Amino acid sequence: MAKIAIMGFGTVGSGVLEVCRRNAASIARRAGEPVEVKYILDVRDFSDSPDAALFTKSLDTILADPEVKVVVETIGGTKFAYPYVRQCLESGRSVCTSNKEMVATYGAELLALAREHGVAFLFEASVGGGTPIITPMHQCLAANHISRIQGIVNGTTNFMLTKMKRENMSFEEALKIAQQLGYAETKDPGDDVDGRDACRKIAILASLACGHHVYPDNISTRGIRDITVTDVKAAEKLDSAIKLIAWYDEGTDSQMAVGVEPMLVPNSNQLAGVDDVFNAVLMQGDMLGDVVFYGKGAGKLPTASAVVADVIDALKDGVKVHDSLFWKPAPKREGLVKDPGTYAWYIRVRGVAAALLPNVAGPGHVVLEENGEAAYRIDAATVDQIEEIRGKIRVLGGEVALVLKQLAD
Ligand SMILES: NC(=O)C1=CN([C@@H]2O[C@H](COP(=O)(O)OP(=O)(O)OC[C@H]3O[C@@H](n4cnc5c(N)ncnc54)[C@H](OP(=O)(O)O)[C@@H]3O)[C@@H](O)[C@H]2O)C=CC1
Ligand SMILES: N[C@@H](CC=O)C(=O)O
Repeated sequence: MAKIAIMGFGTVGSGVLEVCRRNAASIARRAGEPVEVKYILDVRDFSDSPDAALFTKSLDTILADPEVKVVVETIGGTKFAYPYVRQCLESGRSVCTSNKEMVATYGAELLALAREHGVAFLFEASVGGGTPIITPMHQCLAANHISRIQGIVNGTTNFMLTKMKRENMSFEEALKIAQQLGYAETKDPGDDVDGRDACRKIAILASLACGHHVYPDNISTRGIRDITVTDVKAAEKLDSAIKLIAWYDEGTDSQMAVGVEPMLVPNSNQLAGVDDVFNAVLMQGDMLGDVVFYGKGAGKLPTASAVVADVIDALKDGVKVHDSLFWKPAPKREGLVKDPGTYAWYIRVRGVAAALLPNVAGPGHVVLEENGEAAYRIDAATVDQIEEIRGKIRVLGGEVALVLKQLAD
């Protein structure tokens, strides 16, 4: 019988207990032995719970018990989770976590610490929730060089954009439902809507792709707050959808580019059809070509299923898993990584007549004009040229309210 502990009994942690119990037989078959949750660490009071006997308020209880071989971390954030996880790894326990903030910030260090202590540090649920992405990436795609990643990696914002499009729902109402469904970050849903959660996830995937730590602080990140129903309507007129896209491009001469931003995604691109809480990540391998991972990106049981799969791997393979799941520490760069690409763009402008836009913004066409605003699609421009256009519109007394790159087909 393998004994495990859960730290943090919220949405995901409680899901881990439920998955372990509901699928006990198949988990035992795959792990090679039954898996039992022996302790649950949480700051909240669970004295009325039928599982009250499992709860502890002290990490020392877990660390003092030699029977506990694997610890699940589902507290979130870094303040407590990071020192707790370090202590668990240092004590010779494997750790399985859904905490992308911790992995994106301290991943290289914790991977090295796990190796040093001969244990596993696994984080499948940290990207894509229940959708398998990290394990296939480092195992099934191990023979590929991954040069490009594009994905929808935040379930909350994708759910919100879907509600805004299909039901004309307001931003606030859509966010409230995402919170009720357990999709949004509990500490700060701003992490979802302002793109920080997606930024952490692409930092993890980029680190795994390039083999050294990529820091969230160096990734240009923009969320969905500025998207209005006008933009959603304009996107439809352009046979496109607006999606929050996290992307990585290895570039040439080590000039890696990486970012998180809402983009105009043509309906011909498979990411345009990814709706609700679903995530999809497209990767380009040099041998395989394109591959897409698709599934539920958030929620109690989908996310817990990925954590429990890691528990099984930790019990079966231990530190051996880090032969392929690893990246090196790297110094933090100064400033944001630049995007040198040329794209088609969508801009929404206030206070300047649509008729003036071809002269100011270059070749393209007006998508719509209403309520003192004009939406315009620019055929081709770089990030620097967009900044010049922004300046010209300001000189005319107007303002660029939104810019979106168009994702290629
Ligand atoms: N929800 C989801 O769909 C997904 C979440 N994740 C990630 O999983 C992690 C957990 O998320 P989620 O379950 O939603 O979060 P919750 O807030 O629902 O759960 C966290 C639990 O940990 C408790 N806690 C806080 N501090 C401590 C502490 N010092 N010691 C012990 N327990 C503590 C919290 O109590 P209190 O409420 O009092 O603070 C709460 O019960 C996060 O990193 C999140 O980003 C990843 C994928 C999907
Ligand atoms: N808040 C996150 C939860 C999963 O990582 C999301 O919405 O994707």
